[in-house]
Amino acid sequence: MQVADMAEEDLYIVYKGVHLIKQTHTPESLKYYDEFSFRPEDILIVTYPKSGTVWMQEIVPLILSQGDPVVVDTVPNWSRVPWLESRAFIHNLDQRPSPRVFTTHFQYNMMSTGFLKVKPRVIYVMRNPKDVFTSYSHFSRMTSYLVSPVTQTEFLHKFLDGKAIFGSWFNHVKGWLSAAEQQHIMYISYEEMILDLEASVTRMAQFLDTPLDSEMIRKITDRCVFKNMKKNKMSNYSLMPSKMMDQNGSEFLRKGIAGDWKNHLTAAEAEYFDEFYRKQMQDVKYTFVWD
Ligand SMILES: Nc1ncnc2c1ncn2[C@@H]1O[C@H](COP(=O)(O)OS(=O)(=O)O)[C@@H](OP(=O)(O)O)[C@H]1O
Repeated sequence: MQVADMAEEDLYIVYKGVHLIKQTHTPESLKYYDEFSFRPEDILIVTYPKSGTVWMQEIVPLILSQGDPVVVDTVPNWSRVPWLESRAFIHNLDQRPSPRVFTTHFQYNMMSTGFLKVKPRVIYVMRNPKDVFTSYSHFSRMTSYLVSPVTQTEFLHKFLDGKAIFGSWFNHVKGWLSAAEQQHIMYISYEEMILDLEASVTRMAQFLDTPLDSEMIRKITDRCVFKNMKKNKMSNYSLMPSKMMDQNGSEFLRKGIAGDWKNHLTAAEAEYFDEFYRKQMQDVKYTFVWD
């Protein structure tokens, strides 16, 4: 059977109410995450998919290494900053020195009791959901482990209704925003990073208690701008077998801009999206850059 023909139930499982990829979120992986021993010095990058995860997997290690590029030039992003929910047990994480850096796409209400108790540092990255949707649509078509959208409208409903993998963008963002009081979280958006990457790196370095001089900040920023980062084979997924991720039609580091939804959604779809967004987010006090 061709992957394109595979049904959702062949590719996805439902875990704590959200769809996850069957191939990578095995029962063993999920148990490992649930029982994972966090350290207070750990750093967790949390994102809804397509919100800037890979970008952060480049920036945070460079901050911690004070701009030394060896780690980002030699270690693929998925092992440099592993996803805790996705076969992380292969990386011997308990052998890593602190501060360890991990990634997760999990919603706040999916986090383990160990996480809630230890309170490691979290950088939560948000992105305009219309751009998330746009990036996600392209990504779903290039990967063999995601259900390819049949039509854009069908995928739009799936996305808004929380049926895409990792669930509802709205629940994700609202859940993590609600954790501000209980956890040690820095909030940042993809759009802020696009607007002023140098200021964003500076803010992250301060949050991570890693003082960097302006020359180091400039060096890190320069490495992490889209056109430069795109060339790093340890970060652009060119090492991933093409039968899993086919980058011929659309690359993983695709456009790297804010507002590409304008080229993707029809006026009617954008209007429907905005109305849905208004209803879902009406009680949220946070000021988003895209608003
Ligand atoms: N350096 C840099 N600058 C600007 N934009 C960047 C950068 N690195 C990654 N990206 C863009 O982030 C989008 C991918 O998001 P994620 O890394 O979260 O994807 S994933 O969830 O890990 O699959 C995807 O967005 P789109 O281009 O809109 O598809 C990437 O291009």
